[in-house]
Amino acid sequence: MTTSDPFVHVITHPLVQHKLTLMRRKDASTTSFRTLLNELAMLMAYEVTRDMPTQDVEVETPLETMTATMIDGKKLALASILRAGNGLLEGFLAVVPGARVGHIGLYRDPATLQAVEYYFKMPKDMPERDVIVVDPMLATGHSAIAAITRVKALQPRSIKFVCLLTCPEGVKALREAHPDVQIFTAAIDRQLNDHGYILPGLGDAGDRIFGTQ
Ligand SMILES: O=P(O)(O)OC[C@H]1O[C@H](OP(=O)(O)OP(=O)(O)O)[C@H](O)[C@@H]1O
Ligand SMILES: O=c1cc[nH]c(=O)[nH]1
Ligand SMILES: [Mg+2]
Repeated sequence: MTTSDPFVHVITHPLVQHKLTLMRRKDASTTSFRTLLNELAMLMAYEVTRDMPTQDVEVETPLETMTATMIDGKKLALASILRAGNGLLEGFLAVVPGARVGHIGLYRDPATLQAVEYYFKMPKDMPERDVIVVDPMLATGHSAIAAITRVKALQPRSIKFVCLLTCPEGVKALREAHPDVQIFTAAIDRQLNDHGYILPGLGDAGDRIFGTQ
């Protein structure tokens, strides 16, 4: 599914779509699921950081001195929604190694599907930072909304949300709760089922990354 909402970015690059398809296969091993997620994270990080701040620096080439461009990576904070968000961290950090990293521990109550917080730790100096919140799945939206609400209270410069997969229900909920937050995803699937799982989806991301099924 595509969208005309300028705050929702579906990354349609063929490499992203190919790797996502491999991850959806129910017989993908834990090793290959994790490897593909890592590769996808790098590709998505490239898209998400397209407008990140840069600075001019002096550099001496073997021939002369010039003014050149570098990113201001230290002003970026990644916020991983545990557990599954950690599956995206390595790939993001490969692309922006200077980023600081926060963790937001949330699990979905299986009965109510509400997000329950068990941990929260973010870097210092948040008002000086742009934040990218990462979680492979945006389903009901409860986890992302709760995480972003907590991050927003620290007044960062900006917040983006990156997931691998979402559905119309999750996009709508997050857009309504946090209309200022841009959403980046590789796909918007058809719908949620009665247990809050994305259809067709890829199953339980946390269990597939960590082999805990
Ligand atoms: O949009 P929602 O309906 O809130 O669902 C999405 C959340 O569900 C999964 O986490 P889960 O609670 O299974 O925890 P885990 O990452 O520790 O497996 C997933 O990683 C998201 O955080
Ligand atoms: O489909 C889903 C929904 C929530 N969390 C997952 O890991 N998968
Ligand atoms: Mg899970």
